[in-house]
Amino acid sequence: AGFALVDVVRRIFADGSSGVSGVYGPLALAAIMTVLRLVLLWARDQCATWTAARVKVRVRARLVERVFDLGPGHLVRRRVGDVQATLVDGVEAIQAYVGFYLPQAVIALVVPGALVAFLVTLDPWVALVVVVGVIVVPFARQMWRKLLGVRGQAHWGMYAEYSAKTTDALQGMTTLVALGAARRHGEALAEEAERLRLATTRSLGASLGVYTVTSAAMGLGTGIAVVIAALRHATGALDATAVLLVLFLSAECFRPLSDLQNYWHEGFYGMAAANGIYALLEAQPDVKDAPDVRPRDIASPPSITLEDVTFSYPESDRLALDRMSVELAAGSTLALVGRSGAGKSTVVQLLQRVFDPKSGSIRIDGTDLRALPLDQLRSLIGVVSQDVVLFHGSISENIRLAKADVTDAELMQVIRAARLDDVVERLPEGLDTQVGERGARLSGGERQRVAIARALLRDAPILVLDEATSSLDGENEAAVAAALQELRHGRTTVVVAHRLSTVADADVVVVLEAGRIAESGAPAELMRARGAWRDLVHAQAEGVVGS
Ligand SMILES: Nc1ncnc2c1ncn2[C@@H]1O[C@H](COP(=O)(O)OP(=O)(O)OP(=O)(O)O)[C@@H](O)[C@H]1O
Repeated sequence: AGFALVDVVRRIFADGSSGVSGVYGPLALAAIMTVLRLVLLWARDQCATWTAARVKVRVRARLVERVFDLGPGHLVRRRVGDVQATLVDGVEAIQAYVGFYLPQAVIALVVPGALVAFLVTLDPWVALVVVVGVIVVPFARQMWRKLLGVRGQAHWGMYAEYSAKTTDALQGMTTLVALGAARRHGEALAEEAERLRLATTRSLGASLGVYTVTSAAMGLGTGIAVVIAALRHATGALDATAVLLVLFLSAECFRPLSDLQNYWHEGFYGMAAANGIYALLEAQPDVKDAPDVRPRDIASPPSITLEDVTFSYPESDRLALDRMSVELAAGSTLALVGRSGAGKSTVVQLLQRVFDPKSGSIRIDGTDLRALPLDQLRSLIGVVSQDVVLFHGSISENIRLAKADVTDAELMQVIRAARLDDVVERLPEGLDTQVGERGARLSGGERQRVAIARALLRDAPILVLDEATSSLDGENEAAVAAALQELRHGRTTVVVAHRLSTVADADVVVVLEAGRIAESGAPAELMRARGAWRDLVHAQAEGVVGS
């Protein structure tokens, strides 16, 4: 189009004798070329959007897979909201980078190169000026890069932090309101938002700075090239057509750089987010399958042995467990008791291999946990935890999570066994009743029975039970106790016990104190021994052990 337009202008000024009709041909060519250019631009954008969307899907899939590989142990150290920001917004932000910035960067390399090569044939001096301009622009940007990098990272960090705090606040809304801290927390969040705004402004300010410098370089480059071409025309070295070509082509040389500049801010935001994505992709899981691991035959129910298990949490030098040893016969129940922070949940986490012990070993039916594939280990253990996690959806969907392809008859059987049948009958839409976000429409006892139904469906030979600390009302308590009785039947059970009745039912009781076994044995023996267990019972409110 440029060449055709130059031809049009040249004919109008230089060749008045041929009249207006002479310009129709080149004018039509210019129009066709312009339309062609628009079509190509459209195709480029379509292609870029399509590619970026594919990249996003792939990156998200890999990230989600990675987060699941990293497991709950990783989320102990990283905030959930932060990971979520990377997964959702971080990946979104790379769209501009992959879809627009990268393709434009290629264009910005190729197009000026080709045009400069042509300009050299017209006039080397003009070409030289354009080359200098074309080099100065990315160079100036490079100089700014460090500052932009620092501010961009600060901005993204602030964004992830804000996202994490908002997720926290939304999940803990009930607690915040109950503590009367909602307003204070809201104000703190508003301050955080203000800090995010400042970081955004600073990051924008830096990119506007580079924008100004590079725009000036591009304007100056075109201007000087045209001035030189005009001077060369005056000395007769260039004809008028060549001067017009210089005007068009030097502007075209800078155009891809200017377009690149427009994508720079967004693309650069994507680059900052990409760092978070790489960090997540490169993070090492706390536990993983050994290379030669293969499924083993494990008796059902199996025995569980802890031998000299010592453990401290990542980034902590306190021992959460100190040389703990326990033998649990197949099908029996171990009750873990102790004050808050004694290490009860840690035992349960190690048994599920969220982390590996620092030393010592845990064996199931004589096989070290590390010698079992993680998938097999997870299929061996069913968990009923005190904070039951229900997902948005119906009761039936929430129970079916425990096992794919469940028949209705199977489902009804576990619902009855979990003493959920009367609850389901009372609900307006029965099994299809929506439980609300995190199961908000069910009572604590009902949620626990959903968890028991899941565990029954899962039918794992080992049961881990984290007993609720808060007491349920009489009816719920009786229903949950009956359902648990049913669930424990024929399984090896490890229970973090808070109730005297549970402890009395156990075969072995281990009293933990600061990660060490203070006392262990059958419940009756411990009652007679007048040791740590008796002290604990007396220290706590009636009927509740530990807290
Ligand atoms: N993620 C963690 N990072 C660092 N230290 C931790 C972590 N989780 C627990 N701890 C520490 O390990 C010790 C044992 O904690 P654990 O949760 O096993 O106690 P617990 O007996 O289950 O307590 P509770 O009855 O209150 O749940 C405590 O000192 C606790 O502060």
